[in-house]
Amino acid sequence: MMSRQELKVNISETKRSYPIIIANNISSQIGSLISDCYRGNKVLLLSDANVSGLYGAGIVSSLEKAGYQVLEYIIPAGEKSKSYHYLRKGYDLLVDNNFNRDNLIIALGGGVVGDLAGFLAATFMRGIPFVQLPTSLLAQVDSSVGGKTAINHPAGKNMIGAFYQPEMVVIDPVFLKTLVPREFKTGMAEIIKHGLIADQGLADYLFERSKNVFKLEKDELSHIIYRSCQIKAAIVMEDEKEKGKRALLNYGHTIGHALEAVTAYKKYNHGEAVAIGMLGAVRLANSLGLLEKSDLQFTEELIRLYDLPLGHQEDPEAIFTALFRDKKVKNDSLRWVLIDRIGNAFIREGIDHSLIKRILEGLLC
Ligand SMILES: NC(=O)c1ccc[n+]([C@@H]2O[C@H](COP(=O)([O-])OP(=O)(O)OC[C@H]3O[C@@H](n4cnc5c(N)ncnc54)[C@H](O)[C@@H]3O)[C@@H](O)[C@H]2O)c1
Ligand SMILES: O=C(O)C(=O)C[C@@H](O)[C@H](O)[C@H](O)COP(=O)(O)O
Ligand SMILES: [Zn+2]
Repeated sequence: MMSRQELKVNISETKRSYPIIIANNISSQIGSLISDCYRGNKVLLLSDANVSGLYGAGIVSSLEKAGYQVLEYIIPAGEKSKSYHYLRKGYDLLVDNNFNRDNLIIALGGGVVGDLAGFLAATFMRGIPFVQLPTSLLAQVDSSVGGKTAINHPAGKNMIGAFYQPEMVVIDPVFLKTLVPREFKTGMAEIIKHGLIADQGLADYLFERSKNVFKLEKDELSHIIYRSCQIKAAIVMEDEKEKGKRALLNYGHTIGHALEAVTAYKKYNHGEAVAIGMLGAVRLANSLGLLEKSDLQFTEELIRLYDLPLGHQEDPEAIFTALFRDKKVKNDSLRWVLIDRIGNAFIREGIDHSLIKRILEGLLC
């Protein structure tokens, strides 16, 4: 990893901007870093049991050295914790400890912790500040940036949430050394998504360098984290609230979220479901005559190279029904994010339902 890199996310609607800081070992300075954006004395450190066991003490120590009083909120690891139950427990903790709008929440963890902490921050007293300190690859390249915060509903992913931007995103790639391979690969799915929708150069780079990426080579890791944050930040700056272009970041998520919901968030992790969804989307585009076979094959090979799943074992009818809970649905009509070449995405609606069902059946394996 090169020395410190920094990006700015400018949100024009609210005239706010926040930094994304990327550097090895930067998390050890979290206490002094947050003093740039936070004048209060108390911090709620929200984390999950795995991450807290590995990194909680170090982060608490950095915060305490900088003079902050730290209250820890540790949730069980896994998607099931992105729920009303753990949100409610968070509110109770904040109330019992007299937190108010002058206080700060820090999300130390993967996307589950970040989405839950962000929604807690967005809704407690109509909004208190929060900082993202992402520890999974997925969170470092996607979920910590852009301010989508949410909990799940049994019927659908992220059904209850808010757009609420953090004060700062602090990315320390050193955290990734302890990530298990399955969770590393899930993050790769969102990076692949960024290449497919916006940057052929990134997609080619991933194709050529998969071996180095898996070995956590510093240069490769640095490049794909920085480029992913840059691609995502640029889209969010244009369209914070998903009135248009931001929907492209949802590539692969129409089928992906449906798969997660029909399996009660237990079987596929988010990136795996998105990988299957991206396969469905390229096959759909190819069947509609919008995408060359060579680009379809390139995408399949890329997903295979990163050892992501190439199909599902669920009931296609159940997935089809769940598709209609997608947030992109308008007037009961599904809106698909498709690509017509590697690096260029667009929205298409009015696709024949029988073709969609055939695609879902074709993904059975
Ligand atoms: N808000 C957004 O824009 C956005 C974008 C993409 C995904 N998401 C959401 O993010 C969630 C998925 O995030 P995720 O893949 O990070 O899942 P996660 O938060 O469940 O983390 C995955 C696993 O890795 C562990 N972990 C995290 N960091 C670790 C580390 N450094 N070392 C060892 N273990 C570590 C966690 O404890 C967990 O078991 C989903 O709920 C998805 O919907 C949100
Ligand atoms: O930031 C976005 O916009 C995205 O769509 C990024 C996705 O990777 C992410 O999974 C997001 O949480 C999905 O949002 P949703 O609005 O479909 O729930
Ligand atoms: Zn996603």
